[in-house]
Amino acid sequence: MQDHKHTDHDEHHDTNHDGHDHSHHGHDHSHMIEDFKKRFFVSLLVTIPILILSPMIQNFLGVNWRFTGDMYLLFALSTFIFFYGGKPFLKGSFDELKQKNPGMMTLIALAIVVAYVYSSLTVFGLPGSNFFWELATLIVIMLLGHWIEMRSVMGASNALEELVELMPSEAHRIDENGEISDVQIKELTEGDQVLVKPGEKVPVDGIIIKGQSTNDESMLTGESVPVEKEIDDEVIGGAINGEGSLTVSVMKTGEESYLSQVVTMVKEAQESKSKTQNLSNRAAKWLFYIALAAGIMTLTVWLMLGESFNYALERMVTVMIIACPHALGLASPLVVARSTTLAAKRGLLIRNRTSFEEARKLQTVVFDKTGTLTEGKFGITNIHLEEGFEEDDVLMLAGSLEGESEHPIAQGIVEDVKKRGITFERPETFESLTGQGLQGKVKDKGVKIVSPGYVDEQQISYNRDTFEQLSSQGKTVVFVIVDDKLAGMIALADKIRESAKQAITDLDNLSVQSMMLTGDNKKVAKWVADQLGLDDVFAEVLPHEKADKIIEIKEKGLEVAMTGDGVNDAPALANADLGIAIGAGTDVAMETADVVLVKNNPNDVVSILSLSKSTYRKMIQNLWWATGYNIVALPLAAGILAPIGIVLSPAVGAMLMSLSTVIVAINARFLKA
Ligand SMILES: Nc1ncnc2c1ncn2[C@@H]1O[C@H](COP(=O)(O)OP(=O)(O)OP(=O)(O)O)[C@@H](O)[C@H]1O
Ligand SMILES: [Cu+]
Repeated sequence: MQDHKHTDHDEHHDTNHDGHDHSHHGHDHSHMIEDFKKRFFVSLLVTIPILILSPMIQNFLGVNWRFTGDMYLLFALSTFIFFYGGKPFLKGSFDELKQKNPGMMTLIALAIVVAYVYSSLTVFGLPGSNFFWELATLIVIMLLGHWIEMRSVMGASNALEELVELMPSEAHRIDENGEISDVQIKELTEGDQVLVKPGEKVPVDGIIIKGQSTNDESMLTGESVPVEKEIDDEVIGGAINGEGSLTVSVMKTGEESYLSQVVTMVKEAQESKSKTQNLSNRAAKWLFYIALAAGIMTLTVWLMLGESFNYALERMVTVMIIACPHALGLASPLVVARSTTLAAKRGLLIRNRTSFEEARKLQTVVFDKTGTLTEGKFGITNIHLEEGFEEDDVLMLAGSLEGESEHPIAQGIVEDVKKRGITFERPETFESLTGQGLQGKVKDKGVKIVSPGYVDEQQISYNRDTFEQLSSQGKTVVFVIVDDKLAGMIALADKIRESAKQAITDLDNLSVQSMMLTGDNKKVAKWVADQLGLDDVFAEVLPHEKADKIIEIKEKGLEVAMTGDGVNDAPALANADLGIAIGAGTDVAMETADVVLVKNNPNDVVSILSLSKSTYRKMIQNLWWATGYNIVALPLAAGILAPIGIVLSPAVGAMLMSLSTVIVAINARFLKA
């Protein structure tokens, strides 16, 4: 576990600096921070004699402490600072150039190399005066800036580490003879039994086999109230156990555990670069060339205006330092890191950043009915039989056949028939009629359980009044056909999710339309739509037509999200601008979706929308902070206000650069869900 954590940390860190090529950040974060800190203090110490030795400073103080060979001592001390304090920047620039990707490190390196080489040459005979003291203060400030900046960056991005920290490392294993021993999580295997004491962190994903309690899963799913847990309920590793003691049978540990998968997903999402991010990366790259050009131009212009080479060079160095596209490179990655983790903690797993960021533009949200707007838990309410059929016989045949199906309707029928104490037969054959039902052979009888649509298609006659009456009450009706003769209809009721109503009201307030897409009958669909106040309904849609419907809506020029849970929703999820899978659904749905909702709560669609909006707002804000700073600071550094006496020294430039980065980091931290 410990090792695992360590690598997480590294990878995560690199991720945040994608495109920024902060090569000097490539190692362990806290180690780097320590390194900058040490280099800062040592350089600061060496800067003091440099200041004292500098003729310019002595001049300024009105003293004369010159002695023979003092310039050589100054040169020696400055050389030390240049190599020791400047090393992270020189090395960083070397890495950037090796990757043919010059950026901020190259700019800084260029600036200090120019300052150092020029000053050294003056010591050895070149006419002009050195500015070693400025080189030294520049390096000191730069080290300080990067040190502070790394700390704030870490603050903004370590939300993922917070998730990783939730991972438990030890468990109390109950051995076969009933003895309890404390073991590392990685020693556990599926089927092991562990004890979770009150107030402890649940160590693994598993099923409760003894005891009852409540679990606080808020850090994992965002569920704010503790969840009641009893025998046969599942627990999630990382949740906090309440007042009861639990015996849990281990299902998943390590990489396979829920928390581990969330962490992986968050990491992947943070790595997947969105358009906004690419934009700022490209801008940062351009800024390198702009800075270089501005630097050279500054030098030329001041020389042409008759200023000394000294003065002109100093201006050029300041320009290059200030133009360092530091803040710009961090502006959006920091927000991304923050929002992805924030989302994960509330049970919104973002798998595709680009779609997530585009979600702010959504105009329409399409919901699948069964399992999304409703709970997908059917119960039989009415059975209407045709002449000559016995209820128990029909239910036996229906239950036996449905035993082979995964459909929520099937599960409802099987469960209710079982409750009546009827025993099933294994069907001899079985075949599903996609989106219409299924057929097979049970006890030598040909049995079909099908939708009203199928019955109409086959022109089989049935009692329309009963059917209309049941379906207008929102009940889903299926028909049982035995040996090509209609045996009867079974009506099933599903519950509408309370949260669905809230979701649709909230979406309406945001001027987003809600629509429903279902394979179920039109009457049932209408009933559900009326209950929820939906804007539009598409019923009796066959699975392959679901995607077509989404495309149709898109063609009208609407930004559309699709929310669903089933295998048959997957193509629609893939085609929508934003595919949202409801967590308890199938793996296929989750894999095609852009966002997964862990809590099965349609209201989380609204959360996605608002988080997407606030994330985007933060990004734009940060980009403005970062570029705005450059727009103001560059001309200042070039010396545009020199005529009225305002000139920035390279060190002040370095301070401003760090300040803008710190602002951007702090701003990202203030992102709220
Ligand atoms: N296993 C099954 N048993 C009985 N009827 C079924 C079964 N599978 C499908 N059907 C019939 O086919 C219809 C369409 O099924 P489909 O799975 O496409 O959509 P759905 O689950 O009803 O709704 P939604 O699209 O909202 O999830 C059902 O309403 C039902 O009438
Ligand atoms: Cu920088």
